[in-house]
Amino acid sequence: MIKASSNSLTARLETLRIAYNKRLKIDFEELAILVDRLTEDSSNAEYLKKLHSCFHKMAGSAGTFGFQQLGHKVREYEYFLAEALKKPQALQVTFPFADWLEHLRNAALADEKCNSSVGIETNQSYSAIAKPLIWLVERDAILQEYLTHQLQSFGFSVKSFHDALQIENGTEKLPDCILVDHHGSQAETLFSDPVLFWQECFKLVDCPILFMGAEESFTARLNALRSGGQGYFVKPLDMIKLTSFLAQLIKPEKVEPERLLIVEDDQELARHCQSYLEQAGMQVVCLDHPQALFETVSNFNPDLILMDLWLPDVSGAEMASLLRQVDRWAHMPVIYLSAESNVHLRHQALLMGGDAFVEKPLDMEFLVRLCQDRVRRARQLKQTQNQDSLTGLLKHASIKEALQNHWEYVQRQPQVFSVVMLDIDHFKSVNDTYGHAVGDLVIAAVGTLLRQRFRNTDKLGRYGGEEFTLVLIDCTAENAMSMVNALREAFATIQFTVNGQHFSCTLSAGVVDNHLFPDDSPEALLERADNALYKAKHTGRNRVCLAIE
Ligand SMILES: Nc1nc2c(ncn2[C@@H]2O[C@H](COP(=O)(O)OP(=O)(O)OP(=O)(O)O)[C@@H](O)[C@H]2O)c(=O)[nH]1
Repeated sequence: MIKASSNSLTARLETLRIAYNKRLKIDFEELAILVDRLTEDSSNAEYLKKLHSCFHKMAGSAGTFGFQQLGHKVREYEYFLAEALKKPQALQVTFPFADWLEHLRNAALADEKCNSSVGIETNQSYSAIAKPLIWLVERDAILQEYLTHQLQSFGFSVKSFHDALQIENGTEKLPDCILVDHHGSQAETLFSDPVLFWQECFKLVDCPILFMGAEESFTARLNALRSGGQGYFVKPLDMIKLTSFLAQLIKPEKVEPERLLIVEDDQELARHCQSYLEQAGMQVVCLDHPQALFETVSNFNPDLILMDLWLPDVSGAEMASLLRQVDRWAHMPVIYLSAESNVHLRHQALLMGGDAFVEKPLDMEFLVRLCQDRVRRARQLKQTQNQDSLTGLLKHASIKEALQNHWEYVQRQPQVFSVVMLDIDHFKSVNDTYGHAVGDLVIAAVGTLLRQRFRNTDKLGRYGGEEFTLVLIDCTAENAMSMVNALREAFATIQFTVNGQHFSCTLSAGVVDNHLFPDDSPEALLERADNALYKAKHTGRNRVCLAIE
């Protein structure tokens, strides 16, 4: 870990926090006036709405600037008021406004004592990589500037708007993603019909839209979804989660064609389905003799099986049941193709392991869409299971499996690939000095950087703790050395900020490729990369070593 002397972003973030503190004092003065008025006239709807609006603003921003207790308390009161405002008769209920104000003041004071912020800054030039452009719509000026800096730290370029109405479709360079506060405009229609407002606002936009807001409610999420949002983030924003989500959204995984297995003894029908599904871009294998089920599933590894319900000597339901007995196929989607009208038999087939029925005669358009949807969902589930939650990279078992699979692939289709083991230097002292949460931020930053710098086809995993494994496809060790060195240099320029203190970290790595050691198994390659990493650690750290023996 290296301490840094000064940096400009930190100074800017600190200035923003001071500005926020000042504003909080003004907000409290405003609250005090409102509370006085409400003490005299507790059911005045206009004052109550104003109070709700003050609470809402505070709830959305307090946590971001380290006022966690204040953020929680004010959100609670905001919720009570919002509920009361929905039912006019409830306005007869008198809330203890003066007590609320005192509790909020106390929470703010307690927060001020232990106020801390964590930020990261990088001086690295992303010149080799085009920075993704985010349009940020945030009405709170301080929060807007703060979010802009944070997003920039993670390698995004940001164009900010104070109100969604400032966006002029067609005149701007289009963004890669829009991040918008769901109250991000003063337009009347936003209050009367938010869904319609956002749909109209972004009707010409074809990039992903992410909403953010202070409310953690079903309605807020549903409105975001109906407004065209691909996600809804609750404030205070978890910047690691948000930037990780953004990085994946903007640079989606390369979509592999869906792999479908059709188990059907009517060969004509099977070929008919096959040609439709292949036309839609899927890879299809047909199987008409049930005995070869395990072998075919093992070799082809389908995403989904379309299974005839009645096959010679065996039923489709029995086949599904047999698949479910094998752990790795227990969750493979199985759809029956059937004209069976006996309800009891259909239920039985579903209980034995099938997921759905598609009626014969088949509606091919429906079948294509159903297959696409089921495969997408099955892959999403698999990805979630395989993904490390902190970094968004593959988990330990999954990166090892990815290495094994790729190694097997190159036995059939010879190609060079590199294996890299990478480790953060002196990471223990980051935890010891700044705490585990800050350590997590550093680990997450490596994850984000890795995803930005390597190809979608490369396999990137968190091997464990602060150690990472990369499988770089079609890449010699020489190329891997230069890419990992560039990554190492970029990482060293990132400045982490905690409570006004700054530090940076370095990485060490070991690299090997399969051409250097053609007889090596995947485990042996991993071990060689690990030995090279060990060498890098023992020759001074902050370096990349090649496995040569
Ligand atoms: N914050 C955080 N720390 C972790 C996590 N997993 C492991 N660690 C810590 O990472 C540290 C790793 O320390 P060491 O293996 O001694 O290595 P190091 O301090 O990085 O030293 P060198 O690798 O020799 O440069 C330990 O203190 C672990 O507790 C995690 O998920 N989050």
